[in-house]
Amino acid sequence: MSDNQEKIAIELIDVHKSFGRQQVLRGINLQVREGTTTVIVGASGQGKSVILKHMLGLIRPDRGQVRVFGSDLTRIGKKQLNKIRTDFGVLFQNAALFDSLTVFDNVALPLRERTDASEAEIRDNVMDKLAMMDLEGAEGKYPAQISGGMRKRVGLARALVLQPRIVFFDEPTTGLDVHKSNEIYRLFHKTQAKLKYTAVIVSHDVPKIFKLADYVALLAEGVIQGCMSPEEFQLSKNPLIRDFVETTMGPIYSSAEEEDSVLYETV
Ligand SMILES: Nc1ncnc2c1ncn2[C@@H]1O[C@H](COP(=O)(O)OP(=O)(O)OP(=O)(O)O)[C@@H](O)[C@H]1O
Repeated sequence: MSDNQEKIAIELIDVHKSFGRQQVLRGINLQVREGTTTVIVGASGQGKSVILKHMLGLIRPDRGQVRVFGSDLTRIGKKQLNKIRTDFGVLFQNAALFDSLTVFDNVALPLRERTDASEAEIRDNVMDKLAMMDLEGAEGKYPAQISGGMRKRVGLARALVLQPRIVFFDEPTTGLDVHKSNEIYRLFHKTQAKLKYTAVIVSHDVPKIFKLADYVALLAEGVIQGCMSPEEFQLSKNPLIRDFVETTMGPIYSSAEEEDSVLYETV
């Protein structure tokens, strides 16, 4: 956790969103502190990805504010939104690589599209990110020629190439075996320590993801039921958080001593 944790990178205030008659978000209030890792958890279909899309400015709420570094994304023009987005990096479930581009060109794409960097600068930056992801030697390969784990690492390299202030991860380890997931988590940890970005992660990988989290937020019934440290989360008295913890981590016990032992065995 960094020492600038008091600054708020993202703030959602009373965000509502419906699709047709389906009310998905019913008044989301959430603060993401700069330099920290906030993990959003919750059952399937609750609206976690919809929250990420609001933070990215991809969809507008029906009501409420989405503030990023103080600017309300719901009230700014396209130009200003695009400028704010240059501070974002994104790693989605499928890594979303272009099959027709080499690993190098996939990672270089945001630099070519969004900056005036020279080819020499692009080369230095891309090779630096590939080295950080243990992908030296893979730059000339195409996505179809590398493994699923490597594709995710290329996606992470691309997400980091613009030196983003905030990186969004939507299920970053989906489809990977335990070994490859651990590798992604290790690289996440290493790059965040080095580049000091704010991370927002949507994940089902509980309790493992708690090891990386500064804050865990549960989305249930259209609202954030609580956003707190993983330790507090596991001991929360909120019935929906308790339910989530029991479902994903096994039963929790009533005495404080037993609760402590569950906490330290699982985290
Ligand atoms: N563009 C859209 N149009 C209509 N419905 C949508 C749209 N986007 C999301 N939804 C609906 O909103 C609900 C929440 O979807 P979302 O993908 O955010 O859930 P989630 O919590 O991320 O689920 P999972 O953990 O399974 O990925 C779902 O019922 C989904 O069908």
